[in-house]
Amino acid sequence: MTNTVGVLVMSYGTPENMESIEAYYTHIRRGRPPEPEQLKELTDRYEAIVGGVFPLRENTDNQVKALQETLSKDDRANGVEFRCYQGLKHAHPFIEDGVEQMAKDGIQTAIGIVLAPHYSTMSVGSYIKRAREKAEELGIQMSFVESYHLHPKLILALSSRVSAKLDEFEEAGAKRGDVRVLFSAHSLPERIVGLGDPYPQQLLETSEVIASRVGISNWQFTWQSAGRTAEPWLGPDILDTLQDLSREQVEDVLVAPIGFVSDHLEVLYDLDIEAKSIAKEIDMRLMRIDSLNSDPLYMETLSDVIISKWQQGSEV
Ligand SMILES: CC1=C(CCC(=O)O)c2cc3nc(cc4[nH]c(cc5[nH]c(cc1n2)c(C)c5CCC(=O)O)c(CCC(=O)O)c4C)C(CCC(=O)O)=C3C
Ligand SMILES: [Fe+2]
Repeated sequence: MTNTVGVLVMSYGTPENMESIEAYYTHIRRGRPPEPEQLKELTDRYEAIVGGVFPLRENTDNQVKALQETLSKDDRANGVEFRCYQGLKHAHPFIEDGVEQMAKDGIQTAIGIVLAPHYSTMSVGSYIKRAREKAEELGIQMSFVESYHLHPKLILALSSRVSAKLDEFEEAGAKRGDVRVLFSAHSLPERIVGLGDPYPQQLLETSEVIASRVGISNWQFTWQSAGRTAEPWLGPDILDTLQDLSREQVEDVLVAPIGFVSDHLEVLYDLDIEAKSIAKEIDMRLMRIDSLNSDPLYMETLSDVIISKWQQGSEV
């Protein structure tokens, strides 16, 4: 058993079926059930994406499986068996369930990682807090990867996607340099800035490095998918950005949602349905880069940072 290291792979989670949307939403709202209109609105959004399926579940399952295979092939793992467990923030199996399963399997040492490259106390930080508390309770020695937003393989995977879509714009008759590239990520409440949170800065760093690698200067960063709460969220929101760009006579826009690694609601609805319908109204050509999902370069990014983290821990 001493040579087995647990890997807790954490992700946001999505409902299991239409009936469990309410429980899921209630969990996101820390136990407060949503108002009927809010529930209907979220249900409608799920129904609008590919006929009411929940793609994030399959995508996360596939990512965990692909990561397991990648870790098993990694030469640097020599003699150590990394065993992946899934832990979701708002759905089954919950983060705590994943840690418990590791304990049942006799795991004594584990690494935790979140399927989101950028650190924020409100996102990745809260996943880590929950996993750490459970691991302490069960006596598992656990350390965590906090971010990997500049990993060369992640940057390469994202840059190739941006390049590929710029090629498509060119084939469709646009001038490459005229395409405005919008890097985007999930907004968070504005108060994180006052708390010195690294999230906005890390997102800008990823954007800058991709832009320089692809050789583009016509780009900007914008937020998306802000929560529906009373407090102010980080802006500008992508829907406002599109309106601003239209006033600037920008006709071609490529969105690169670098804060997300899978196809799910925030990409398939917020960008592919909502943002694209605004773009259509204002006569703008809008495309989006493909999501990473189980791209081997993304899997190698995860495998690399997990093994480095484990090596740091075993040197002491
Ligand atoms: C930073 C961040 C990420 C990226 C990093 C990460 O991946 O962790 C992310 C991803 C996701 N967010 C998702 C879905 C939702 N997020 C909501 C609400 C919220 N998100 C927040 C933050 C984030 N969310 C916050 C601060 C709230 C307010 C409530 C709270 O303080 O927690 C709501 C409630 C309704 C609404 O506001 O829209 C839903 C339905 C899905 C799954 C979609 C699917 O099922 O396919 C994914 C991948
Ligand atoms: Fe969210």
